Amino acid sequence: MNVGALMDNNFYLEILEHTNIGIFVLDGNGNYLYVNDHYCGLLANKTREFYMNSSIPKLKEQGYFKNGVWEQVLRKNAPVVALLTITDKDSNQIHQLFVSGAPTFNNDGSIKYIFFIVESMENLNQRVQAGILNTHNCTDFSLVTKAPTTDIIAESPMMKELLVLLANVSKTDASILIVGPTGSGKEVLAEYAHRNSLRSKGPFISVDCASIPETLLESELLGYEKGAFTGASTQGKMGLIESANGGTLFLDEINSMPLGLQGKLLRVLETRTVKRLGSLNAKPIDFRLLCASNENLETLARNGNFRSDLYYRISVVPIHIPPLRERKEDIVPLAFFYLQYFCKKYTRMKVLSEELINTMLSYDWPGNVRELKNFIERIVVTSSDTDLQVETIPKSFLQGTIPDTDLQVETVAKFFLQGTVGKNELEQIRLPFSHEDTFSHRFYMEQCEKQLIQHALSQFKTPAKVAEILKLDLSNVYRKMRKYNL
Ligand SMILES: Nc1ncnc2c1ncn2[C@@H]1O[C@H](COP(=O)(O)OP(=O)(O)OP(=O)(O)O)[C@@H](O)[C@H]1O
Repeated sequence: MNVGALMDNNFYLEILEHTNIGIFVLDGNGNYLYVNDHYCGLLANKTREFYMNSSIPKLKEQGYFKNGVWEQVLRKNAPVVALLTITDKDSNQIHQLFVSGAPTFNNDGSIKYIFFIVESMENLNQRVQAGILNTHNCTDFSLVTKAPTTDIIAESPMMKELLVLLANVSKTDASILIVGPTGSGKEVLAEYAHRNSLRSKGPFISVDCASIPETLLESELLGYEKGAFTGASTQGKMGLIESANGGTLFLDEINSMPLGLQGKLLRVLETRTVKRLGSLNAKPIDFRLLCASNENLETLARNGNFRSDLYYRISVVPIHIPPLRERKEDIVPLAFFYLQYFCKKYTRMKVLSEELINTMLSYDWPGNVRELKNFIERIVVTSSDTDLQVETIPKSFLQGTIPDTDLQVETVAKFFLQGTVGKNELEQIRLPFSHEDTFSHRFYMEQCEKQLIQHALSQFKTPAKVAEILKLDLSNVYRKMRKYNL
């Protein structure tokens, strides 16, 4: 190495400008003397001039942050490290930045310069994660260094293809039917279709047909005139279909819509008008319909549980989202995405160990992306370790790995549903009391309920039959299926 080159200022400048850590230098009064390129990119749309014409006191005055590191360095006359929360006034985004400031001194002991390095929490998390995986030669996970640019993670070829198809058909007004198991991202895709449509500036009205009691669904969708029925508001009410005028109406779990209401929906679609309950006037309405179902509507239609004319009307473009276990390439990117998301939300610093990643890859994820997201949130919140290893995570955190409790409650469920377990056997059940943090009366009862519904579903096949056998409302069965990722 040429020693002369090392002394050249351009050489140092080039290093400072090409590092992917924010660097800046202040004088003792908090005026900026230097900012590197990476630092300018930490907050949205900030140029070098923005900082060079400003100072820490000015930025504080403008409300960018309250307590900076600069004052602490002045006070202590020594290096300081802090995690700062900065509100970017212009983009309204909150950033968490690790800031280290170190002073240099004049001969008289006064501060000459303060040299800062700044790194965003996400960046730091990603670097540590990449480092850990690299140590274990996990070179496959190259995605760890890639910041997610959208809130839809789709790395598997299947999901990528699906997004391309959806983006194309979204530009038309064709009805799209999204079919996929619970928690696989049907609503996420519906929002994506709306964002990519010509109606993106209009409203996106999402209605979960399973969570609104059957008796209310009709008046919620169609709206009503004052005094239309006992208990109706005296003002009357605009229906959700009307609220979607100019935009998109997303009917989630349309499979749980009662047959009578299906007929009324078909009429709205065919006449492009909506008639509030108790009104004689049909109002013209202009909306695009997206529907989702976690059951095969064609089969339901064949068995007379769904109107086939409505099925053909709403499924001009059918989209099938595969379960997460059939698109394993999405598991790691989703896990990293949500790890960053929850680390930021809870101000934590966590990385996934290689072993935990392998466990996640071999797990079935019956609750799909929702289960994975909940799993990551739980481990971020509850684990005290930085490096998340399998053995530090309670077994119950991955659904399928609590054989003891599952076995016991499975026996109870079988007893009630099939009578295949003798009374003696039932009495001999040793309840799996445990001191684990996650174990409680509520946890155990939920496991029982889950097993009961799961067994009933495998025995009686349709949610409607399960509702009948267990004497529950159908919407309640759907709610529980969602809750337990069944
Ligand atoms: N590709 C994805 N990228 C990022 N997050 C996702 C993705 N798919 C799903 N999620 C997240 O998983 C959760 C469940 O997704 P969503 O509600 O869209 O599933 P769903 O199939 O509509 O579920 P349900 O059958 O219960 O209605 C949401 O929190 C969503 O943000």
